[in-house]
Amino acid sequence: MNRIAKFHKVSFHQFEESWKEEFPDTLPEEIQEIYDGIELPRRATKGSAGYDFFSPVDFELKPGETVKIPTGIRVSMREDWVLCIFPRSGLGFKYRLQMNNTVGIIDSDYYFSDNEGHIFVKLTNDTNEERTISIVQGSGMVQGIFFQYGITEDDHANEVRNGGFGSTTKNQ
Ligand SMILES: O=c1ccn([C@H]2C[C@H](O)[C@@H](COP(=O)(O)OP(=O)(O)OP(=O)(O)O)O2)c(=O)[nH]1
Repeated sequence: MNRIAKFHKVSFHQFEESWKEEFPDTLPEEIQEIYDGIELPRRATKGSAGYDFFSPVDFELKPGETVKIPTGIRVSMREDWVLCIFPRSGLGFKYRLQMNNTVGIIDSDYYFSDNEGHIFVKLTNDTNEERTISIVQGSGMVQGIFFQYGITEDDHANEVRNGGFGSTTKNQ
């Protein structure tokens, strides 16, 4: 098995800043409590490919609702690997819980961004049965799988990433 990565928590400062941006009404002591309760992603069994990312809080999504969650997690990994974040099958099968970007691509150089490589997940309840989804704190909401990737023979990319979501496409 290739051991090529390590999960870490982002600093409390980074978590607090991101959390306040998404949920401005959260009290400072609550943010500390949420941060302290965050666990690193884990595989459920020896043969599981996916590292479950656990929800930092209880939350509910009514039909059509969307939430962007700062996970409190960053990942260091070898340069030729990528972490892909996918929905969990159970939540997809039962509720049509979707990731807004369908798959989250976490690049190895994201770790070195000013935001510490803080991983976010954006989820939408896309139910067609009018079901509300309840996720409890500490339960798996999405799963991440590491893949090794190749590059083309004539690839000379040398830009340096800082941030995510369009950070490398400012001039396009
Ligand atoms: O669900 C996601 C997807 C991405 N990211 C972070 C990690 C990734 O390395 C960075 C950039 O993502 P991506 O390369 O998919 O975004 P982009 O829109 O192509 O932007 P960029 O120009 O920054 O590559 O954002 C997340 O935290 N969650």
